[in-house]
Amino acid sequence: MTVKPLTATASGPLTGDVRVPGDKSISHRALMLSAIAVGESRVEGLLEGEDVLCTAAAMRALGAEIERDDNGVWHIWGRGVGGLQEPANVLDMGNSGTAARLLLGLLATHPLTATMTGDESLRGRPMGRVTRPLGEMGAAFTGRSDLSGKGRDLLPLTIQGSDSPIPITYRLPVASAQVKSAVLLAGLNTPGETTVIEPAHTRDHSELMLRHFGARIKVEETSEGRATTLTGQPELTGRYITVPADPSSAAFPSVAALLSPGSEITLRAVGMNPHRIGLFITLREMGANIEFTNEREEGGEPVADLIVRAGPLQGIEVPAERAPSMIDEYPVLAMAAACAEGTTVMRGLAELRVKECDRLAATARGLEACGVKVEEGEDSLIVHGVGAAAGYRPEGGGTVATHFDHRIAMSFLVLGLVSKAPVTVDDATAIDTSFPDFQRLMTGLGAHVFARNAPVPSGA
Ligand SMILES: O=C(O)C1=C[C@@H](OP(=O)(O)O)[C@@H](O)[C@H](O)C1
Ligand SMILES: C=C(OP(=O)(O)O)C(=O)O
Repeated sequence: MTVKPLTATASGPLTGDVRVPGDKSISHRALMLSAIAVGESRVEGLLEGEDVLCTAAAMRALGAEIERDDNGVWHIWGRGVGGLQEPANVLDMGNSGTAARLLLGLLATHPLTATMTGDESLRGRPMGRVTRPLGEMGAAFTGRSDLSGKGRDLLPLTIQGSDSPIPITYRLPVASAQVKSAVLLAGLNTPGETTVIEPAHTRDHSELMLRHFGARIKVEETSEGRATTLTGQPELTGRYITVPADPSSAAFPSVAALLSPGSEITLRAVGMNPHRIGLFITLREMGANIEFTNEREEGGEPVADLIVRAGPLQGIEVPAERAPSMIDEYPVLAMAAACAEGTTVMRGLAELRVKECDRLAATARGLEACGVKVEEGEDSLIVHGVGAAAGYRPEGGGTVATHFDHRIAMSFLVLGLVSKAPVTVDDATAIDTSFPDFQRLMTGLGAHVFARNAPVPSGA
């Protein structure tokens, strides 16, 4: 396997007006729901990153017809609820936890057998969190056990979907939109009502899009948390979907601009779903100048144009209950915290340990390699910002291990843009899973991000 080291060095002010790629969560769901709707769906702004392309390939293997036209619009002809075909080969979900878990949900209530695998990172991620509730609905699973021999919930995993699915009421033991979505998607081909109760609110893209396709979804606040109930066996009809720009991708140029003196950038049509924007709220609490302008709705999701201007940040304590709304943004928040004045305390981060890599450990080790003082707890991270005394610029100079994790790679490249010495990430190939244009877009804004053996940009 070829690795691609990338280096970022101190840049001047970042300026420009750009649109980051489409939302990854919404893109997966758009393909999956279109594949079980009747008739044609059209999707504009789909993220063409590796994770989503894996979902497209899997839905094709399950019988949906999918084409991309020359204008970049995706056309999907679906098979109706319950109409997916048994795949002729193993489904490879690449690096994508969302693709794997949501698809297991869909397959759980189709009477077919399928085997799913993924890359080394995905093969290490827990699937028991979805196979348990899906098993209660009637599906059977045989997965690989971990080295301890406990559980059999790792990929590669074979699923035998149920031919007489049972509706359930499921209380989420972890705050996870993937688990919630897997159960709701399984509920689609199940007679009766399937309910998921979540103590903490997670992203609701599945619910919004299911409604958009014609499913009946009821949401109630109960003493146990938010209860979402889906009425099974609806007819879903092909729809038109516009995918907003991904707030999780917008996070990287935003933090880079905040930390690079003199910067002002505009990011267009960024998804503003309230369950996704915890990072922007937190950065504003740290003193960031981020304006939400031109707020509007596109394809059932709120969007806004963001104007981000550089300025010093102050360390804060981030409320633990905010974690679900910014779960993928802690690594890049930690980069902002490293430059801030004072200490930033982040708690409630246990889920970071089961992402593409152990993001809590990877962030802490990377910051240490760049001369930043951190304290890593079981589910917490405390970052001591270098602040005004160091000109808000950490030492840098480290080579950071990314463990094939796109968010770790992009976060440390952002840090390199504002550090005293360049920061290198050992392998940036994973960036293509969620933000294929990252290097080009950042360079266009004025950032110095380059392959290690390439000439250093002038002025770097
Ligand atoms: O539902 C989704 O699209 C996602 C949910 C989150 O995962 P969890 O459900 O595991 O928290 C998030 O980390 C992931 O990037 C995308
Ligand atoms: C955790 C992520 O994705 P997934 O779980 O889909 O692999 C992510 O994109 O940061």
